[in-house]
Amino acid sequence: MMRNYSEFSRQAWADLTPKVKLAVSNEDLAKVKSLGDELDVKDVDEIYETLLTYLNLAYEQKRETMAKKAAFLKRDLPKLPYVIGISGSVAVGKSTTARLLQLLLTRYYPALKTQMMTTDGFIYPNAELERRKLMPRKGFPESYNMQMLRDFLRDVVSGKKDVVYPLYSQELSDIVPGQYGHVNQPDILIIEGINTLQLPESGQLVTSDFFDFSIYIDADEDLIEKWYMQRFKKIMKMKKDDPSNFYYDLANGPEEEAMQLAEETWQMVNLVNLRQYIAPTKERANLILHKVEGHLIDKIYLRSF
Ligand SMILES: Nc1ncnc2c1ncn2[C@@H]1O[C@H](COP(=O)(O)OP(=O)(O)O)[C@@H](O)[C@H]1O
Ligand SMILES: CC(C)(COP(=O)(O)O)[C@@H](O)C(=O)NCCC(=O)O
Repeated sequence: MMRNYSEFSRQAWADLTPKVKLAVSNEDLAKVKSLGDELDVKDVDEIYETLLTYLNLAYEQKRETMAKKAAFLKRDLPKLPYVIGISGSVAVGKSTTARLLQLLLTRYYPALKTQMMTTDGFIYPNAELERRKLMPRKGFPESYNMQMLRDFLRDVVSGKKDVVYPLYSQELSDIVPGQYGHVNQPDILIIEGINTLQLPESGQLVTSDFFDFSIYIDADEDLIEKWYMQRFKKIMKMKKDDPSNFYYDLANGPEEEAMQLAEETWQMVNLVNLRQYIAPTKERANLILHKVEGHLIDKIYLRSF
């Protein structure tokens, strides 16, 4: 298990690079925090500086290879994005990590355009999931329009301008009708989603075929369940006064009932999905960030070959 990865403690990882001071303050971090995050500048110093230095190395290597290929083919160097995929369970902290990485990359490389997105938007709308009887399997591979995701990624990595994608709202628990995100020739694109490292149905391209670098966020199941329940409660409280919201009825009924539904959803849907379809993709990632209590990253695994 994990023999092809080098394991680092937090300290050993931090010691790999001299500190360059990313000049990120707690106020900056406040901007990328979602509900209840406790991001700390210590994470920036101890985890992300080394990660950025390593990404820089990989990015430069890709640019160099592309320049050589373009010269060989006697073509201009195309402007293609460097794509970073982030995977892991529902509620493990993918979007928080993606937002922080985007902030840091923008700080570190102000001349580069860094965009961020999630694959949640490629899940079928609830009405379509109902029609296909897939509501209990929301988040499972068959609940995503994978063809649309692949077409989207093909357009993005071939350097097409203004590629649009659908948006999902966790608060609505559905696709947002008529709203789209735009990817417009970024230098770096961060894509987070539970399915980003998933294996293909026979012979088709997989999402990760389009990635230059991939990260899997890992933690014990019990902890992720706790984070899921906490997030559920927070969203519910936020939507207590919004009758049009998915969480409204739950928020205004008995709390035990709401938490029981959350617990059932975790046990029957998200945990099953994690075990069957997400965790098995862990060892396809270039880097694994392992988290413990309080979202603290205690171990880092870098694939060495
Ligand atoms: N570094 C962190 N520190 C504290 N809380 C975090 C951290 N990362 C994520 N969380 C919390 O854990 C929950 C899940 O995180 P989120 O980024 O929404 O996960 P995902 O995108 O994987 O579903 C959220 O409530 C979020 O506030
Ligand atoms: C769309 C999702 C699969 C994506 O999850 P995320 O990692 O963004 O939290 C998830 O939010 C979801 O809807 N899961 C289905 C069961 C539930 O409502 O938790």
